[in-house]
Formats: sequence, C-alpha cells, structure tokens
Amino acid sequence: MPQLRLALAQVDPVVGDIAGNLELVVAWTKHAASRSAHLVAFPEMMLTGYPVEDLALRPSFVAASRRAVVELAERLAREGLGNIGVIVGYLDAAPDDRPRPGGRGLPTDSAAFLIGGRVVARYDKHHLPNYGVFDEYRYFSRGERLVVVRHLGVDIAMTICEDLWQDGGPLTAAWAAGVGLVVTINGSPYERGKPDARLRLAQRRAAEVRAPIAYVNMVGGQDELVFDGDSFVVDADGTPLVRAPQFDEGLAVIDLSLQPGTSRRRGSVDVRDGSRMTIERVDLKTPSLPDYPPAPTGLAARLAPEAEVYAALVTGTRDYIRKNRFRSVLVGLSGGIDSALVTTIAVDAIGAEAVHTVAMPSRWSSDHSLADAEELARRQGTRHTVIPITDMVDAFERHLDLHGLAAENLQARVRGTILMSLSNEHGHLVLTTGNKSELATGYSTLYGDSAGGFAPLKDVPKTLVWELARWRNAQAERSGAVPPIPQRCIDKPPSAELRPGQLDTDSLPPYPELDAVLRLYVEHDASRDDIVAAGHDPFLVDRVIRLVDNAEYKRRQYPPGPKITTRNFGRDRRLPITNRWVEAGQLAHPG
Ligand SMILES: Nc1ncnc2c1ncn2[C@@H]1O[C@H](COP(=O)(O)OP(=O)(O)OC[C@H]2O[C@@H]([n+]3cccc(C(=O)O)c3)[C@H](O)[C@@H]2O)[C@@H](O)[C@H]1O
Ligand SMILES: Nc1ncnc2c1ncn2[C@@H]1O[C@H](COP(=O)(O)OP(=O)(O)OP(=O)(O)O)[C@@H](O)[C@H]1O
Ligand SMILES: NC(=O)CC[C@H](N)C(=O)O
Repeated sequence: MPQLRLALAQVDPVVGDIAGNLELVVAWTKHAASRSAHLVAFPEMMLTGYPVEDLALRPSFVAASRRAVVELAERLAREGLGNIGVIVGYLDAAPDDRPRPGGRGLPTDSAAFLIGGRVVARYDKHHLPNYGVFDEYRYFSRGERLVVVRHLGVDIAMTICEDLWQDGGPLTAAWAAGVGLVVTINGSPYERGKPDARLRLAQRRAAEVRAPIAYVNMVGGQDELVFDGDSFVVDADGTPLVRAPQFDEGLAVIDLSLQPGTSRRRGSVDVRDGSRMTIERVDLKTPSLPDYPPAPTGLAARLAPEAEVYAALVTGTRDYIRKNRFRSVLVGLSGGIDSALVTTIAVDAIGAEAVHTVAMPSRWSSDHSLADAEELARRQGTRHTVIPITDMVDAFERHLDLHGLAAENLQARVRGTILMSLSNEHGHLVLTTGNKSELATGYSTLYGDSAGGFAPLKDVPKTLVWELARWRNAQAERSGAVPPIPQRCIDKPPSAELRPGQLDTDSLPPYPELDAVLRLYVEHDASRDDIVAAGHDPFLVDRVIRLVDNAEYKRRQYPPGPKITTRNFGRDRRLPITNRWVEAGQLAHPG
C-alpha cells in the first residue's frame, strides 16, 4: 500500500493579513518539509483568515486572495518546497452562473492544491453553514465539483468544514469516486462539548466514505470566536490515529498506509442532498520519495472541562489584544469575583507586567473590597493603583440633583470614565468584567461598568465564573504555586456596592436558579411554559424572562467577548430591540 506522510498545520492566521498569512504558510511548510511530509494541509480560508465577514463582498479583497494563492505556489517552489503537496484555504471568485445558495456572483470559500510551483486543483465548499454564528449564504456561492488529486498513487479528496456536518454532498461524491483519503480543512469555532462531537462526526463520515479522514482546524481568536485546533486523523474504521493538542499552534505529522487509487470515475453523480456534483480528477506524476524514518505520532491528552473553557477564554483574550495591537490592558479591580477572574485571565494571556489594575473605592465600598483587590494584585504582580472616587462623585452631585438608582449608577459611570481616560492616556485596552448572567438580565450600568473594549466573561454564566476561579486556584495549588485569587473573593456574596449593604440577590434570584432558567430560555429557546414544566417557579421564570427581554438594548451596546457556549449573545442570538412579543403564559408587562 502506498505510504503518505501527512502534516496537519494547526495555525493561527490573522483576518485580512493576506501577506502575513502567506508567510505563515511558507514557514509551516518548511517545518513540514523538514519532517519529510509529502502533503501538508492548512485550515479553511488560511490566506484570508476566517471568518472574513463582509470583506468577502469586496472585489479587491477577493482579487488579492486569488493573487496570493498563485504567488504562494510560486514562492514555495522558489524556496525549494515545490515537491511537497500543500492544501490551503483561500477566497476565490465563482463563475457568474453559479446557482443559489448563496447567490450568483458571490465568491467561494475554496481549497487549493499546490505543488511544483502551480495551483493544480481547486475545490469550492459545497455545504454553506447559515445558522448560529455563520452567515455563509450572504457571502459565498456553493461549489458543485469534487476534485480528486492523485498524489503518490493515492486519490485525495479535499472538503471544507461544513461539508462534513451535512449528509450527502462532497463526501458522497468522494465515496462514489473511491478515494483513498479525505482531507477536510476547517474554521470550526470552539464551544463546550464540540471537540468530541467533531471527532464522532468524522468517525461516522469515514465509515460512510470508507476512507480515512484528516481534519485540520485553525487555532486562535477572531473577535468573538475562538478556534481550538484539535486536529486529527481517523482511519476508515473510525480509529483515531493522531490528535493534536487543543489551542496550541503546531504540526501533527503521521504516516498513513492508504489504498492506491484505481478508480477513474469522472462525470456527475447524485450526491443525495438534492444536487449533483461533478467528479474531476487531477493525476500528479509525483516521483516516489526516498525512504525516511517513521514519524512519531500520538493522541494528545484532552483538557479537563474547566481547563478547556479557561484555555478558550485565555486564547480569545490574548488574540484580541495581540491582533488589535494592544500591549497592555486595564481592569477595574473591585475585590469581587468577576474582576478577579478577568485579571487572572489577562495575566495568563499576556503576563502580569502588561496588566494594569485600578481600585476605585467610593463612599459605599467595603474595607475588604480594597484589601482583596490589593491582595490579588500582589499575588499576581499586576501594576496596581488606587483612585478614590468619592470627591469626583460629590462634584457631580453638587451640580446634578440625582436620587436613588441615578445616584447609585453615577459611581459606576465615574469608574467607567476613569478607565476610558486611562485607556486614552496610556493606550491600555479596557477589559469589561461583566458575565453572561448580568448581561442576560441587564444587571450593569450603561456607560458605567459596561464600558470597555473586550469582555472576557461575556459568555460565562456567573456559576461558571465561580467554578473557573476555584479550578484556577486548585490548578495553582497542584503545581505548588500560590493560588492567584484570594479565597474571600470567591466566598463573599456578590455585591455591586453602589449603596450600603447592597447584594446582587436584592435585584436578582440566586445565581444557581437564575443560570438554570437562563440556560433554558437563552441557550435552548425554551418557552415560558416549558421552563415552568421543567420544575422552575412560575413567578421567577416570568421575572427572568422579563429582565432578559428588556435588556436587549444593553446587550447591543456591549463589547465583544469570547464565545464558549452553543448560544452566545451576539452573532448566535439576534433579537429585535424594539419588541412587544410576550412569551405565552406571562402577564403582559406595561410599556
Ligand atoms: N429600549 C431602550 N433603548 C435604549 N436605551 C434604553 C432603552 N431602555 C432604557 N434605556 C436607557 O437605559 C437607561 C437605564 O439603564 P442604566 O442606566 O444602565 O440603569 P439601570 O438598568 O436602570 O440600572 C443599572 C442596574 O444594574 C445594577 N448594577 C450596576 C452596576 C454594577 C452592577 C454589578 O453588580 O455588576 C449592577 C444596578 O444596581 C441597577 O440595578 C435608561 O435611563 C435609558 O436611558
Ligand atoms: N471599588 C471598585 N474599584 C474598581 N473597580 C470597581 C469597583 N467597584 C466596581 N468596579 C468595577 O465595576 C465592575 C462591576 O462590579 P461590581 O462590584 O459592581 O459587581 P460584580 O458583578 O460583583 O463584579 P465583581 O465581582 O468584579 O465585583 C467590577 O467588576 C469592576 O470592574
Ligand atoms: N466553517 C464552517 O463551515 C464551520 C461550520 C461547522 N458546523 C463547524 O462549526 O465546525
């Protein structure tokens, strides 16, 4: 059986940096060549980054991507890398007569096979995801051809991400074409539970196609999305042969014994999704390669559930900071758990030297809030300052006649103004500390504690905030380090400290109950009656639904933050702000 040494390049492209991404492909192809790989695969839309959103609609951007893929092939040959096959994702232009979806004249999400200084084959994604965070009917037209490349005697089909998730289509064509290997290139964002779902899916598809499937995914953050890598190869019988570490850039190299290509089938096949696809073939006369020592392979250990989420938050935060060219961040440190965890994530992402924390005590701040903030800053080594706000709040109050909530929120707004002023002055990115439970219920002050540029906990429910804080401390203890978060930050009842003795539970149900209802209403779109039928108190359910529905306007003005659940606020959940829909069973609320 022919041997093929395959390298999966799990790398971190930057959206829009076509020149930089091209250099990344050259660098990683050199690594792959130094390990004697015959074929190296890069992620979906490697040259442009992913997702490019409306950049896909700019003809100049499409043209730059098309030029880059040709330049890349030539450059690889000039660098002496012409013998290695390279599969790389890029943005291409479709012929004008491409049928819907997603529309005539739209570009394609494509894969190119490069070898010998040329682009020898191109494949366009057939199944376009158009749900959740994906809008691909808006951006791409659909491919209708499967291209099979015979390389070193093996018939290799290229597919792209969603192609694996839908029945029928290119994998059915690959089965009909009798391929020896499917290489699927991906831009598959992280969410909890998804890595194993991908592996199971690939195992099922490998059995259907009767060939091994090689799956390469990108790593890194892009605005709200975090890509976790987790690239792998499964054999035709579903056995995992290699699995790369989660969230780390790197190369997974494996020697595969593959069925030789014998079929010559071309022409059009019914691919069982209501369409027909054309099978095209490219026969490369690649010379056989000299002997080489076997590649060490292995299955990287999986991260524990909390470690995986935490790694996603650190990766998303680090890449947002780095890719937007910030060198430092600023966090308002209250002594509470949210700002404590955000600071810890920031320190893990970019190092304590680049993390500035500021405590801003007001008249109602407790002594322990200042002490706990200081202790956290000391343990983690952040650059910490204290700016009391009482005089500033008093100055406002001398000129404005404010009472009740308006007076309380003023403190949060003075803090927001200080944070943004320090950001302007020193160039720090302000990290917003709110969590998903607060965002769901509107429990934050607009232009106050919701100010800032990036919100690491935006998709993290409060109960998970505590779990992650406990996990991070335990992890430090296991390695003999000082736990980064003072225990009192974890143990104290949450309070905004905007008036004497205030507790979150004055305004919100206890967080375990709140988060359980939010999970059903926000993440599963459950109806009011279904949530009540699941055993929740009808009055509490009505209250929570009202809070969530009335806070849409706040969410629209909130900074981005890394997605870790199946349904984040942002691209995953889009609701009208002006909205009089009332869930059945609730009392209609006034206004
Ligand atoms: N549909 C709509 N479209 C656009 N804007 C709309 C709007 N409805 C109200 N508004 C505006 O929003 C304003 C009300 O929002 P906002 O000013 O934020 O004030 P509001 O939501 O009334 O109060 C903030 C709440 O968050 C709590 N909080 C504050 C700070 C920190 C924490 C914490 O623990 O982390 C909690 C605080 O105790 C209070 O319960 C209105 O005055 C109006 O200007
Ligand atoms: N005294 C303070 N000094 C500095 N920042 C503060 C202070 N109080 C509030 N903040 C900022 O405003 C955010 C809102 O926090 P607040 O204390 O009102 O509620 P919280 O949800 O309990 O957050 P945390 O758990 O971080 O305290 C804090 O996370 C912090 O960034
Ligand atoms: N880029 C894509 O096509 C991604 C869609 C796919 N269902 C995933 O999340 O993995």
